[in-house]
Amino acid sequence: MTDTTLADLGWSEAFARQLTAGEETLKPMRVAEVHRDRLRALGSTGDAMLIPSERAGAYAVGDWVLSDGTSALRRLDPATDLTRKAAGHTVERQRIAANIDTIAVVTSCNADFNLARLERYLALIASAGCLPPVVLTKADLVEDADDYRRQAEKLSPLVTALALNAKDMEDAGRLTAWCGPGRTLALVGSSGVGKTTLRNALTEQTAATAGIREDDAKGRHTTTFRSLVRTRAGGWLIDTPGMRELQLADAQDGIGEVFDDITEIAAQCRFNDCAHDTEPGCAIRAALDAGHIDPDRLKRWQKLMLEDRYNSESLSQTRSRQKAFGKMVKGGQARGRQKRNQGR
Ligand SMILES: Nc1nc2c(ncn2[C@@H]2O[C@H](COP(=O)(O)OP(=O)(O)OP(=O)(O)O)[C@@H](O)[C@H]2O)c(=O)[nH]1
Ligand SMILES: [Zn+2]
Repeated sequence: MTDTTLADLGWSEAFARQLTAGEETLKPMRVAEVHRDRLRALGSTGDAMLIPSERAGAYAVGDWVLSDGTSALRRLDPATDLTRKAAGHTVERQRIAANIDTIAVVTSCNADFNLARLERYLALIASAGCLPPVVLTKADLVEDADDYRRQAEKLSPLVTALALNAKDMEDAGRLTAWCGPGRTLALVGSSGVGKTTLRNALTEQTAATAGIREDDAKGRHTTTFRSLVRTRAGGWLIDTPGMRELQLADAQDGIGEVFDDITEIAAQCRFNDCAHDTEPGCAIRAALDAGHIDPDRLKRWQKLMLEDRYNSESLSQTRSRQKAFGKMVKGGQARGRQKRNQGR
């Protein structure tokens, strides 16, 4: 038994509204771990291992499901959804985590600080529908931490930036507003910037003791990680391995939000597909000449757009290739069936 209410777990009207007649008797539970054939889920009366009703890839840590105590009968639409382009030949986007309210980008005040990388994360977070604060760690190691903070806040009106020493519990506690009861926070950022240090400060479970080894179906050892962790503040921290390898794909909306000034100007170009190069009536070139756009920021925008287009296109190309392949395989199976039937 726990003293957790559904609201503490992050349940809200947006989920309650999805219930249809007859589903009121089912228990809403929040997915804490996704295994091949089981989901560990948290509810108001404790946690349970549930049998999924869809394939494992359909679920993400943070999802809400309706359960009869044994199975996850239905998965509810998430309020926010963090996905990435799947690796290898998989057609679909891979779900990383769901229903995160805030994804803090962690970067340090020294070597790791990079505006282009920050913008990339911001675009991705905005397109997932989450709040994107920036946490600047190692403020204790530099003299001008506030200068980094100002640079980060200048990137977008969406950004609140904090400079702090992650090793100082009280300082790290400044993140608690984002992970109090009912709130879910995630941390992204490069290796070594202080994510684990912050995780340990915000939760009672230290990452070192949280890792458990288990056998997967192939008998290979994989280290799984407790992915949905209760914070000291009474909320949740989502920390999945997938968060560490985020890529920018299909983040068009997010790029638009982070670079809204440039996107607005680009919308005034005479041609829809203006490359902002030598086209007549290019509003971007005009704004650049008039000094209304920072040329470095423009370059970063163009690079992100290119990268996003590349990622998104290759995704749709992969899709059509897979479709063609699927047809070929189906055709082959049908021909095989025909042959077998003929042989009977
Ligand atoms: N002085 C100082 N050291 C810090 C701060 N944040 C992290 N560190 C140190 O930086 C090192 C890396 O911190 P981690 O928390 O392991 O970084 P991480 O982001 O989790 O790195 P990965 O686990 O590789 O993703 C550790 O030695 C921390 O003690 C800070 O704000 N100030
Ligand atoms: Zn143009």
